[in-house]
Amino acid sequence: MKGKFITIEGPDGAGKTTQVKKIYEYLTSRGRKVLVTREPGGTALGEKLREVLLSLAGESPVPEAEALIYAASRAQLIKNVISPALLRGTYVLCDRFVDSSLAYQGWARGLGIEEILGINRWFIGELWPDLTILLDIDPEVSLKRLERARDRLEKETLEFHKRVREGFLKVREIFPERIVAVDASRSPEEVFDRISAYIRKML
Ligand SMILES: Nc1ncnc2c1ncn2[C@@H]1O[C@H](COP(=O)(O)OP(=O)(O)OP(=O)(O)O)[C@@H](O)[C@H]1O
Ligand SMILES: Cc1cn([C@H]2C[C@H](O)[C@@H](COP(=O)(O)O)O2)c(=O)[nH]c1=O
Repeated sequence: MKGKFITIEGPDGAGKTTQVKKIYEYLTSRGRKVLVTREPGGTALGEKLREVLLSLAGESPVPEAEALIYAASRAQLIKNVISPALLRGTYVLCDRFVDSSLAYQGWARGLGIEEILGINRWFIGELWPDLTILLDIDPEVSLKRLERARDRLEKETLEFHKRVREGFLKVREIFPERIVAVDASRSPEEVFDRISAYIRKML
């Protein structure tokens, strides 16, 4: 049996990592084998690219280079981790995927959603998520949740983060069959209640 591919998306601090843990527990308690991974990262090369992308030190990539580095990390993750796991029948739970590139680089950076889709379609092929959970929240609220030092993207202006949210909502309109939005301003338990309803439908 082929596994299912679930991605979780949203602005910085929306609560993705918190919900990934809850989804993992939910799926494993129902007998599914689950692999949790993240973007950028999830492979040795991807984790090095993550450092390059999020570091505040040194030269920042120009938007086009930024889009391509995220794409490179994703291509490596798909070929070496996600695709083999799905073929083994494992469920894959990924903290961010292509929709982050569409919202951050395509919309917020202004490179164009269609342009970023074009680059990513080249190597994603048929491997689109079965379900994408978009944690929708005002970045003014979500950024306040981050207590640790902010990385390069998190240090962008509030205007940028507002465009990111707007970008995610536009991407949801493009892919209504796989993306569901959940109000992430509620408590972690309430957010998970909504998410689990969508996951139950998919199982
Ligand atoms: N629903 C929630 N309400 C209030 N606080 C929350 C909620 N969910 C998570 N948090 C808290 O907000 C902070 C960020 O949560 P988390 O790391 O899960 O978000 P994230 O979306 O993965 O962040 P990032 O984009 O930085 O990876 C943590 O301190 C976490 O405990
Ligand atoms: C996959 C992806 C991510 N980003 C941004 C979004 C975040 O600011 C960081 C990742 O950090 P997190 O703590 O894991 O959320 O990178 C992006 O701009 N484009 C992408 O494709």
